[in-house]
Amino acid sequence: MQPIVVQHIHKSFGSVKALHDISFTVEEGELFGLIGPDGAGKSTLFRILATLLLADKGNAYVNGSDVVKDYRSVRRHVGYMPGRFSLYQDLTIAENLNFFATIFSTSVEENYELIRDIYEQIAPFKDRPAGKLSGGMKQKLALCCALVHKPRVLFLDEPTTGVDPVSRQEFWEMLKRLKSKGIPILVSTPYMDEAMLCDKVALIQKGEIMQINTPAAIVAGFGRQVWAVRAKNMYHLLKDIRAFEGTHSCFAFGEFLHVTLDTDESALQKYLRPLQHEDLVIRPAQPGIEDSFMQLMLEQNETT
Ligand SMILES: Nc1ncnc2c1ncn2[C@@H]1O[C@H](COP(=O)(O)OP(=O)(O)OP(=O)(O)O)[C@@H](O)[C@H]1O
Repeated sequence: MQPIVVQHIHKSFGSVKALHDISFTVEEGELFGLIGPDGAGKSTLFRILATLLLADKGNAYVNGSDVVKDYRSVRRHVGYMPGRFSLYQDLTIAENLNFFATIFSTSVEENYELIRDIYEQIAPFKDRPAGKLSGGMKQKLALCCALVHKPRVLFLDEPTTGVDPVSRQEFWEMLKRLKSKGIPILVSTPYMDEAMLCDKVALIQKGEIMQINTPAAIVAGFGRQVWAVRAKNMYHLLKDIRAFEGTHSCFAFGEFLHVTLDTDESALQKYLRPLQHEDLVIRPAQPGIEDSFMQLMLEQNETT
């Protein structure tokens, strides 16, 4: 049985099409990423899968149960960490955890094995109110709360947004360990580097899936040469390159611009020369998943 099956889901809020014809499946033990910027529709999809919102059209099954007809069964078997942490700020770590265990008619002791690795990191602060924890600790507590009833499927909506880089890295290590215990995980993130840590990803933008594949296959399918370009005044460089008629795409990527061309690189050199950019560097770069995302976005914008 495929633990998550999504078939042709549509959802609008008034004139806003939050989700348009979304379909994908998550396999047993898979870490599946929904990758997209703010407003792409990720949280709306989680709410539908977690039975908190009805789709306008389409079907979804979690652990074999229909999210509408069998919503009680779905709720029992899903661990859901919503975008904004759903912790009770005035309750301590221990009280939050006990509360979530109790509403699922279980106890922390009964399922301690599953959360032990994560809980031990926050246990020294167990009497501290959740509202007084750092972002990274809140995130660990929220994950423990989502796991405390031993769910069969885990939904994590932007679990690392607003969390420091070290905690982000630790969090993905924890996800890898949970995955190795056989729990399928659907996780969303706006961070492209995190996409590379998933088994499979759906790139989502404006409520539509632009591509689904393994991160490696998405990168390998990027069919253009990427040029990394830098100069002293990056703002003017960006403007100039975007104004060049041979430019296919140009966006900021760390301390460089990533540029793809409809012409060869020497034409870009020739165009830039009279513009006298100081410290100009143009060199070939390996495409990454961010390049694929930008490319797909460009194509989507051209067709809408
Ligand atoms: N209850 C609602 N009423 C009206 N519009 C909504 C509602 N919920 C979501 N939307 C709109 O639907 C679109 C998708 O929102 P959604 O929250 O699912 O995106 P997201 O990818 O999770 O991004 P974010 O991280 O910003 O929440 C957005 O345009 C949003 O404004």
